[in-house]
Amino acid sequence: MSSTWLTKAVLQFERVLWLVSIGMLFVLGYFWGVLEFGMSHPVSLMTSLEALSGFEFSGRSVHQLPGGIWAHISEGEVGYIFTRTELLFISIVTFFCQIALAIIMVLSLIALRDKSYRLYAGVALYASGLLMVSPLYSLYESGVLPWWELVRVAGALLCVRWAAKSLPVPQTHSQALIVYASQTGSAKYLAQRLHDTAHALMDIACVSTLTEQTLKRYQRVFFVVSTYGQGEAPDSARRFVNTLQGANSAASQTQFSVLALGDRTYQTFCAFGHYLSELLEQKGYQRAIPTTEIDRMDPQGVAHWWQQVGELLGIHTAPELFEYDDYTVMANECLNPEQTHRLAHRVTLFCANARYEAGDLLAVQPEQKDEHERLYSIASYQDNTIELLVRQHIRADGTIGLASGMLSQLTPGDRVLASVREHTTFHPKANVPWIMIGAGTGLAPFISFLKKRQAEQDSAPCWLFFGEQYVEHDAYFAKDLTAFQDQGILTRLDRAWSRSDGVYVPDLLQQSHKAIRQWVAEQGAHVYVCGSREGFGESVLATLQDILPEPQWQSQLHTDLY
Ligand SMILES: Cc1cc2nc3c(=O)[nH]c(=O)nc-3n(C[C@H](O)[C@H](O)[C@H](O)COP(=O)(O)O)c2cc1C
Repeated sequence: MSSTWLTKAVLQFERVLWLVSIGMLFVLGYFWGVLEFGMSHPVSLMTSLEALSGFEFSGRSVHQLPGGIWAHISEGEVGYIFTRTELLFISIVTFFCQIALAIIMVLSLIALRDKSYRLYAGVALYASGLLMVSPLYSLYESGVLPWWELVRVAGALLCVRWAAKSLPVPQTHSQALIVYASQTGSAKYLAQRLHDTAHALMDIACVSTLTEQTLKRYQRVFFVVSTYGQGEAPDSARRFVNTLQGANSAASQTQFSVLALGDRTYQTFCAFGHYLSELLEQKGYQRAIPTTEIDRMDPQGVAHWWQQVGELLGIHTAPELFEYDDYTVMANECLNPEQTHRLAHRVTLFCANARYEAGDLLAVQPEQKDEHERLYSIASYQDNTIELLVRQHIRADGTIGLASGMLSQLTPGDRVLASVREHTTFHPKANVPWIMIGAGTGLAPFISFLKKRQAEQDSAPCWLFFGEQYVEHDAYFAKDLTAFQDQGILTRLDRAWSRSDGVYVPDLLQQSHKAIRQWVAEQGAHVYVCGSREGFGESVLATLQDILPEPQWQSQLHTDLY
């Protein structure tokens, strides 16, 4: 179709016809007496109908009764009765519906000239004609059955729906699309970096907005996806995967490739990336480049895949994938110096560009450039300044972990390369109670959550469960937590000291199961769990599964387990 305004208008026909039908059925409902809105109109007995002013409407006499009431009176029987306001409202709805139908009819007539829009425009013309005459017909003709009108309107709309499938899919300018499916932000970050280097040639989208139609619109689609849980899809990809599973298999021109992000320490390494790749192939899409596995954001693996993408697109730019900002160390305090191992450090960093939300992560680049970055939960809530709770990681052979070793030995004035990673599924929901469950360094995001509550003066209750080994050594952020309690921000604090008291977080959850259930089911509390996956995460989730009702388990539980 030559003119774009007409194309845009035609694509809106179906939506408008639905709105008009709703308007028309509303008006008809009024006339049929289905919709009454509990109005009663007391009418005093009249001596003579002729004395009342009235007019003829489709062969019936309509009279104005005292009190601004309009009634249709036929052979001595009173028909529909409306107040003046109701009559005005009905007239306005009818007027706009009829105007919209008239516009669709005119545009359909113009669109009929174009072959690819002919079927759709023809059906839309028929449907709008039917919708235009149908209510009038049922008013003028007595004895028209309401259900028959409903059948006709529904039939017309179904025909339009069916004909919409014949519409050509609008062409986009870009031939390629990069799609990300991310849980903690790495896949999104990476997709954005890659897109930056080729933005003129490709579009970018989150998998949550992706439909099969969009997929088919592009010549090439590149997926950057992570794997979660036990080899599962990130939350944002679930809807798209369900749609794709239910779709028919049909040969498609669209080529694809999957960059599968994962972590080799999981048995289900990159499982979702592989699953998506096979599913796409099953449904008829063409695999252009083999699925590429990336272990903990290995930059060389990503660069290799991107080079192959570049060859397909005819570009030769080597992207600077990981752009880190320079962070300056402001403070570094050991929180449990009496401990002989498992030292925990509160590290404060400054960067003028740092912007983040409570729940976000900081990716830190170890000193050795070719090493993978490490992710840490942010414990602060003020832009520019980032606080981390870092546990010095001791490997099985007794050596200290690269990133945690580097961070814990920093002194004020030192520099680190780091960059914020958005963690949208762990952003806390405002104005609802929170139950925060953390262990060890998993306390960090909850300090940020509580600071957010403080800054926003949000008075919804907060409950924190925290687990560590020794009450005398490991009560991190104790002063901050006491201050939050004194200010009424932290409503309940339950701590489990496994080595001091032999109590674990799941024991505390079990003891308070009634209150937790009540907070979640009745007060709408959201539950956030952060800490190590093995041991803590698994046991907490198993306990919560017994406590939380099924619907809330899906919608009100958020995890950040590492
Ligand atoms: C709770 C959790 C579960 C994970 N499960 C897997 C897994 O089963 N297989 C895998 O290869 N990687 C797994 N990973 C690693 C992530 O896929 C990897 O860190 C990825 O880079 C994260 O990308 P994202 O930030 O875009 O979500 C898991 C990570 C977390 C935190």
